[in-house]
Amino acid sequence: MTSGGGKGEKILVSVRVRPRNDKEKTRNDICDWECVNNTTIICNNNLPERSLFPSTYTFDKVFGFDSPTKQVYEDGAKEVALCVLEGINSSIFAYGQTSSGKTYTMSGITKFAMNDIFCYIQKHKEREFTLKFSAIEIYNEAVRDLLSGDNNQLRLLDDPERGTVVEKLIEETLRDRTHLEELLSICETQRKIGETSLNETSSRSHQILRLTIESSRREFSPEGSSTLAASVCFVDLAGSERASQTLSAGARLKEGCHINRSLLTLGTVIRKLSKGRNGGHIPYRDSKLTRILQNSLGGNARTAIICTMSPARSHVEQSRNTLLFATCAKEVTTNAQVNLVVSEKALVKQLQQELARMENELKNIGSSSSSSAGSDFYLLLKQKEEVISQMEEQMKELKWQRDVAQSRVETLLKATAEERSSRMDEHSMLSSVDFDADLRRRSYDSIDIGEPKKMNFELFENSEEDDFLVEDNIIPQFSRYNLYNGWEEIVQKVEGACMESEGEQSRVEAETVVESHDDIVDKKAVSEVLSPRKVETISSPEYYMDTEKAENEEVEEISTPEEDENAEPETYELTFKKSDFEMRPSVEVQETQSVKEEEHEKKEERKTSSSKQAEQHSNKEEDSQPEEQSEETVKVDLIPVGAKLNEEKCDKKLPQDADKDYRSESSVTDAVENNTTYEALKEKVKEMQRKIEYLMSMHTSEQQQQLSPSFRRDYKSPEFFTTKRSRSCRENLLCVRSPLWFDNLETSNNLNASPGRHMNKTCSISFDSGSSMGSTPTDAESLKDCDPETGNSFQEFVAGLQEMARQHSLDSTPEIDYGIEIKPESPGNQVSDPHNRNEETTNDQFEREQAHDLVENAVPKETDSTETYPEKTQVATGQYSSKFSDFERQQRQIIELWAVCSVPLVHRTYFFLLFKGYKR
Ligand SMILES: Nc1ncnc2c1ncn2[C@@H]1O[C@H](COP(=O)(O)OP(=O)(O)OP(=O)(O)O)[C@@H](O)[C@H]1O
Repeated sequence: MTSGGGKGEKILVSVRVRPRNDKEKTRNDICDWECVNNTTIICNNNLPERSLFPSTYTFDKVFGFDSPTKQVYEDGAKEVALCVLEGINSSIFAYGQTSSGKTYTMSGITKFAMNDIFCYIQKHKEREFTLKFSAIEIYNEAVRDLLSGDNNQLRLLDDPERGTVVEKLIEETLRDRTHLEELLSICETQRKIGETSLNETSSRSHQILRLTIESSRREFSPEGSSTLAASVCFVDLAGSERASQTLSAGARLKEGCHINRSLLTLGTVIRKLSKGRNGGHIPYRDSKLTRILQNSLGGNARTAIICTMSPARSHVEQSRNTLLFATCAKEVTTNAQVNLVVSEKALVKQLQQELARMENELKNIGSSSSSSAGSDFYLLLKQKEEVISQMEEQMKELKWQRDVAQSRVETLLKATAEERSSRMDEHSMLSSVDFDADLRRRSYDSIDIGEPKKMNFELFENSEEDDFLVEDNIIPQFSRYNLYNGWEEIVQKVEGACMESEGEQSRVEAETVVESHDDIVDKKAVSEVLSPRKVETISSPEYYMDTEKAENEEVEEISTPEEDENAEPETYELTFKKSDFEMRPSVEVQETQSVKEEEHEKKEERKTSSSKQAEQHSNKEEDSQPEEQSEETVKVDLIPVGAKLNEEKCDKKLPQDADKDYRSESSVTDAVENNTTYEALKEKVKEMQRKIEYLMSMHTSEQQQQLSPSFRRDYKSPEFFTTKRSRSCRENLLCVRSPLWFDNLETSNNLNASPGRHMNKTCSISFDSGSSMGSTPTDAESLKDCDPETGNSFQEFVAGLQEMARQHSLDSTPEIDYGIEIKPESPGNQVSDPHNRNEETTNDQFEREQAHDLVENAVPKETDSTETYPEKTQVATGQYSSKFSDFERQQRQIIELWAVCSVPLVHRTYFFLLFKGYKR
């Protein structure tokens, strides 16, 4: 086998010109050839017949007459010959005519090569060399083994790897140099034996000495042991002279033909090989010589041709032909390769190693590809699993949120239902709700109170409460012209069912509340808070201005002065304070559980029902005295929660009110005598007073911060009607009242001296009656003195309120604060004679009479009041076109506020009692 890529290499062609032998010298055969240098040889024959031939020849090496064989070997054969040691086939040819010195040169080169090879082997002990020598002779196209010692012709065999081989050729393994010399000697002898018989001086056969060298490393090499196997052939060709020149015939001719055949074929092959691919078919098989030397001629071998020639002119033609052959030969390119012979054991090892390497590569490829693909798949799977996990978490979260939301919705629905149910119960117990509904449905279509109010009531009309109340057979529907009677009818109906179980229980609760209050309230603090100094500061105009500025101008009035000018004559301005609706200073505030509040409110409702029943009796008397109802306009806000009304105060009433107070007192007294429920009402009033006292103390600090400016502002805001309607009005009545009440107490001392003070005060009249009665209760202790149980009778309390209202009306105060501010801006408060009223009075007449009373009491009596209050002059001189009295309007508006603020039943009842009481 060959390894390594060999490149094309020209046949090394050398020319050796032997010296003239003795014979040639004897014949004086002129030497025409001259070796001008070691590569060029020229012919000095100037004969005209030689003129067509070139005279100068250049070859790889040109050896002259005196060139020793050693030099010829060294320069023209050694390199090629020693290639065999490297595993490259090589061939050394000697070509020339007979007696030109071929054998002489070739025998010398072979010896030198063999010598060098042996020297090399000796130098390279690490390698093991195997030298096999064989020698054949080709005579007349017959191959003969020179080492066999016989004349048997050998056949040529075609081997796929080795090419043409000589069958049964003896390859003698050289033991040493001597052995080689013996063999060479044998070969020479055998060749001479044959040639002697033919030509003593000339060889007629081709001799091929083959030395095959196999070399391998002696030590183990991981690369694997390899054997270099190459052959070096030393070919001594027969003389190339032409047969004609031999002058032979018969057997000689035949010999010559066979010699020439091999030589002619060799020439043809060389010529063709010199032409390269253009040379066409190479006729190796045309002669045994060319078949045996096929690899050496243009194949896997390095070749060196040494052309020998005689310098004698007599051989000039033969010398020229030799040079022509040499010229062609130097054009032939061979492709020599290293012949690596691998032993079976080494080959097995090498194959095993190669197999293992390839298996590893396959495993690596598979593992790498599978690992990369597997890793990608694993990562993708992991990512998807993470996404799925996240989605599952999100689903859980969403489900949880959904459940929570559903739970909240259910809770809200349940709470709403409970609240609605409680309200329904409350409204069913309190006919004032229906009163409101009736008022909204029938009264407001004729009363222009501004857009916000309309919207508010539209909302009420669509509420389910109204539907429920309408369907409730217990609650009768009232006429807007006789609200009083409707109220009292309800009281009568409800009171019958609730009156019996209400009395003692409510009384006990009230006492409990008072006791608790005594333990908690810091009386000193309450007294300090309620001092006149602080009240004056708070209620001053500067305070209102500052506060309103600080509140970012959130004030929205229901009816502005400009609007009032174009509004209906009976338009009133209602002013509330937001904080009053936000607070709920009742006893029930301490009870955190809504259930307790509901129970308490229900109790109060039952109480109210009983109160209504009691009022129904008194109302009958009021109907007989309608002229006093006009003064209820002032009474609205004068609910004397905690007010101290005693006989001493009553004695200090103004003279013009004395008569009315007396009549009222007597009327109440008659009611007590004629109706057993009057005592129950008294108890309720007492209970309310106690509660109010307690709440006043509890919420003193808050009251300081929540005074009438914000109250007025918030209530004037349209949004308030839609957002704050559910708040209890108790806080309006209780928490606000206290400080302003003391403020009024303070201002009441100068009531008559400063008639125009209300221009600068918005909360002026509510409890003026307290001061007008002579006493100025400025602390909680004084409030306790107002207990009708210990000091004043209820008749006296009501009489005090009447006196307060009377005083207020005389003072012509245009504003009523404490939750309701009434400005009788109607220009036509024309009055009718109040003394013409009686029980058979029609509604219109009743209203006119009420209006008359109101105007009569409201219009200042003093002559300079017109200048002070120009709007009141307008009231006194204007046209009173409305068929409703101011009192009823005020009453309606208060009732409106009940609905808007969800005023508890107890306070509504309280208002109602005050209306009635004032009438009395
Ligand atoms: N270069 C040389 N120097 C001295 N003598 C030489 C040289 N060449 C050849 N001879 C002599 O020439 C004679 C013939 O030489 P040689 O036998 O080698 O010729 P040849 O070409 O081999 O002929 P053949 O073809 O018939 O065998 C020999 O006696 C040899 O000694």
